[in-house]
Amino acid sequence: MAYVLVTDGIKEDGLQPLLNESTIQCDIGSLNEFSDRLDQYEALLVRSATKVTAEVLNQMPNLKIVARAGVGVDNIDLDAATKRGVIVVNAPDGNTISTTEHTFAMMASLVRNIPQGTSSLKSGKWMRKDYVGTELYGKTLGIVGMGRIGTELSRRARAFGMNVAVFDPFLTNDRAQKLDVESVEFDHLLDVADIITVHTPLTDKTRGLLNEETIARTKKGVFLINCARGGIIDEKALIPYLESGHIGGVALDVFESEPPEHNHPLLGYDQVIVTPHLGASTKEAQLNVAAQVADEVLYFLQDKPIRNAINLPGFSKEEYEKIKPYYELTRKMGSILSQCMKSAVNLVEVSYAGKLTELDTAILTRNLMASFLKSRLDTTVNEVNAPSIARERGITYGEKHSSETHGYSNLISVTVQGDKEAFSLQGTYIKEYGDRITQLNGFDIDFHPQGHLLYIQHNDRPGVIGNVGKVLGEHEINIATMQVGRKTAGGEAIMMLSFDSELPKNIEETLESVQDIVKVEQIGGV
Ligand SMILES: NC(=O)C1=CN([C@@H]2O[C@H](COP(=O)(O)OP(=O)(O)OC[C@H]3O[C@@H](n4cnc5c(N)ncnc54)[C@H](O)[C@@H]3O)[C@@H](O)[C@H]2O)C=CC1
Ligand SMILES: O=C(O)CCC(=O)C(=O)O
Repeated sequence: MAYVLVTDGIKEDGLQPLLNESTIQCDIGSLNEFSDRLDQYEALLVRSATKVTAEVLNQMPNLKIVARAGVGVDNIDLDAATKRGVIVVNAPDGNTISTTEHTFAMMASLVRNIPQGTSSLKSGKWMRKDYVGTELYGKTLGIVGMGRIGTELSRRARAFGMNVAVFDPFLTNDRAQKLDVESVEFDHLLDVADIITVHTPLTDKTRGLLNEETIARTKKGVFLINCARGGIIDEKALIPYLESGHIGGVALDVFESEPPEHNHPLLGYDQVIVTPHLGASTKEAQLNVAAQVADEVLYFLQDKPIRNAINLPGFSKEEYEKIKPYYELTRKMGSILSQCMKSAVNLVEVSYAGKLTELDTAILTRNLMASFLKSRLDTTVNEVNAPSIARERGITYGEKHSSETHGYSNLISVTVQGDKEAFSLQGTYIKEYGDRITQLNGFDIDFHPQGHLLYIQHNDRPGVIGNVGKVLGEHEINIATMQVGRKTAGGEAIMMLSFDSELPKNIEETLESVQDIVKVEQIGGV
């Protein structure tokens, strides 16, 4: 039974795939309500209220996946999760339309004083002169961040006859042209925009993007909107410009601290309109994001590919199908390398050739590294935390794509380098035969890496193979398969033997005492 905890009122209708699964027990409530059982959960589903801190992660030693029913993952300590090997997934597009529509509604309300008119009329006044608005038609909307929401917003703005100027360092000219928007530098956007709306994540680069200095560059009467993350517009910096009348109005759905204090200075200005982080609060969006994360968690628990991991390279289902056969091969190669090369390693180089060069191989390299490190360490290592663990241990690794296939349709070559020695391995996947190791430390060989293996380095002399068979026979060890390889007659040679069951611990020492045997390594668990 896998235990899953769902918090923050994630819409239950969307959770059906998880709730209907008999091998999963889903608890719905808060971390506090289930504090005595936190150690049992493998998956945690949250919106934004639950703060998944390093401390919470420590209380959940079995946790493998955190799923955020929404876009922003700023309530999750990503570094701590990654270090622990906990996968973090989100629901990237389930609330795009709702948040876009909310932003548009905020913009229309702001320029036409709708909230102010509403409360004034409800308080018994009829103040038509005070609430003269501004048309959107013909105005320039400055969009900072042209991702999913920025893009949807630009389409709606164009439909309203607005000009759209966009700043996003990752926006190509081609895409800008297709979307019929002008791609501009940030300073230019500040100069030309009548309304500025931000749609970036909150990062070190975007924190305080609109601050005292940058707001000073904006047009007099500018309207500012933040339906992304509190802090992208510096709240304090707005005050002098609201006082002076430089800013025409501000619409905020998000705040630096949520909820904002009831005496927050911005709440006192009539030109500031606010909503309590409602961007994604529609029936549709909440159903979408719940269903997206429920599917992801279910897939993960069933060992199927997940698509929206934040701390793993993403790939589609189709890509996963192509990568799957090599996944097992890289796992085995990492394990064999780690066990054959016992000394400290400071460099791992992975090269992919043939069909593999058409694929995104980053996940394979992570998998290989995880398997390599796992055999050496006592902590949880997986594709998520392998890069940070390698870094911590001073191991540099890299991958490249190469044209050297050595006649195979696909080939993975790995070299691990230490201070004094190096070890290399080549492997391929052949549909009819499965995964094969084709070269080991420069020796051509051909074996299926499976079960309990014994790697023997020896001198190519008559009788060595027979002596190995004799020693193993004396220990009643039955050899399943045996492969030999050599570079030159009479020179260095290797043997790779496989067995049906585990070997006695001391068998390496016994074999190393046989004449002409140089080195023996047991390779288990492949
Ligand atoms: N108010 C609400 O309830 C909701 C808020 N959000 C927030 O809205 C924001 C945008 O969401 P999406 O469009 O889905 O994200 P996205 O990831 O699709 O788009 C973000 C865009 O920002 C751009 N960007 C990153 N750094 C930048 C910088 N320094 N300057 C300019 N552009 C930069 C990226 O290139 C990307 O195109 C996020 O912060 C998200 O958390 C999302 C959903 C609901
Ligand atoms: O869960 C929510 O309502 C917040 C949505 C949000 O801010 C996001 O998806 O980034």
